[in-house]
Amino acid sequence: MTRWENYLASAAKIIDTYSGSLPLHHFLKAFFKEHPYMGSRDRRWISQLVYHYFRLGHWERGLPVQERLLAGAFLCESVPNDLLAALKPDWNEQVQAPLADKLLLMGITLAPQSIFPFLSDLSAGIDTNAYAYTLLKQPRLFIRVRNNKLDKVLQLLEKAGVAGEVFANKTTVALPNGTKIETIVPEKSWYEVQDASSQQTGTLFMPGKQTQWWDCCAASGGKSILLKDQQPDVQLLVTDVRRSILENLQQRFSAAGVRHYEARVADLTAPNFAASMNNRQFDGVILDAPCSGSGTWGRTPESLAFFKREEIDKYQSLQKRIAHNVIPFVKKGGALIYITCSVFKQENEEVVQYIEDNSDLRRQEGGVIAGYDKGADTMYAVRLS
Ligand SMILES: C[S@@+](CC[C@H](N)C(=O)[O-])C[C@H]1O[C@@H](n2cnc3c(N)ncnc32)[C@H](O)[C@@H]1O
Repeated sequence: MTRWENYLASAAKIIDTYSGSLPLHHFLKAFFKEHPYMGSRDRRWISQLVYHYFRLGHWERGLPVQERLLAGAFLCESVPNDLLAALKPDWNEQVQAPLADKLLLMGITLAPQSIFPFLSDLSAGIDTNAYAYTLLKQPRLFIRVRNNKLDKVLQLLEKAGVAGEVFANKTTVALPNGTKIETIVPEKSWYEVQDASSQQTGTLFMPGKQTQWWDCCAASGGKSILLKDQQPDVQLLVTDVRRSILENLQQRFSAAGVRHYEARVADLTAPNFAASMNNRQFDGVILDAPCSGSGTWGRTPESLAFFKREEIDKYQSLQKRIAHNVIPFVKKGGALIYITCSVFKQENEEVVQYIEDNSDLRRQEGGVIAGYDKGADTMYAVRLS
């Protein structure tokens, strides 16, 4: 077997044994640990083949695995490479061609619906074709530059030979995937790794000076750091149901130089939750809800392959329960920022409708943040007041 055939065989073995219960990158890590003779180049090729396989979504799932792996390598790559040169030289010559030409060469069709079968569930305003086809492409890496360090960060990137695209807001920088940003910019307080769409949710915060804010599903605190950067003197409560993620948050806040906040574990669906809040009232509540994560499936394409439609209903009922329990803590005249990284209307518009139907809060602005046109995630964020 040639090296390239070996790569295909290893990728096929991974796909046969992967059940979707672990994130793919964890599974790959464990697989390579069991196969220590594979070097870093082998690992990169095999991982890429597996990721591209999953990027094809639900298209022709019955094809022999190795055939589908090659189709992924052709349709998801845009630069000629040694694997295609060895195994499919005529495809390699056309790898830079537009998708339609590639499909013609392969003699196949690739309907958007065949990649992503849930197109009728998408939120209004998402371009279904553009969205489905961008799943074939790995999204870019984004940083949010902090503390006016754009010039310094750009100098370091230039020195490392990395071309970054600076967005008009002068804080969002897109980088090629795989950029070792933590090595290139060792000063952690100069930037946060944060997707461009996630950064954009911050335009809805508008925190006043010395106002009280609650990031109620804070995870490791991406939105909270964004909020504190806009208004360092907000009084901030962060909660999450997971203790371990709040420990990450504390480390991340400390590296980012974020101080003066209160952190605690809270299950927003627990019967005793409201009592534990002691009638507190907030000028702003960020509800970045647990969701399907479907807007980020470009980064985790394996999720698309294993997702079951019924899960949308489960997420919606959790989101409604959490929203219902959080609403009483928004001060009169205050704001609730409802955010998901989902593309499904059931998790987005329908939950906002539920909030409006069950409170005095009304949608002020926001909606879908389409990331697919700039190599970013797709999110949904609405400010209600
Ligand atoms: C989408 S993530 C939040 C991401 C975060 N805001 C950020 O920007 O990094 C949703 C979070 O909700 C938390 N969560 C899920 N169910 C919860 C519950 N019942 N009560 C509180 N938090 C919950 C999860 O642990 C998860 O960290």
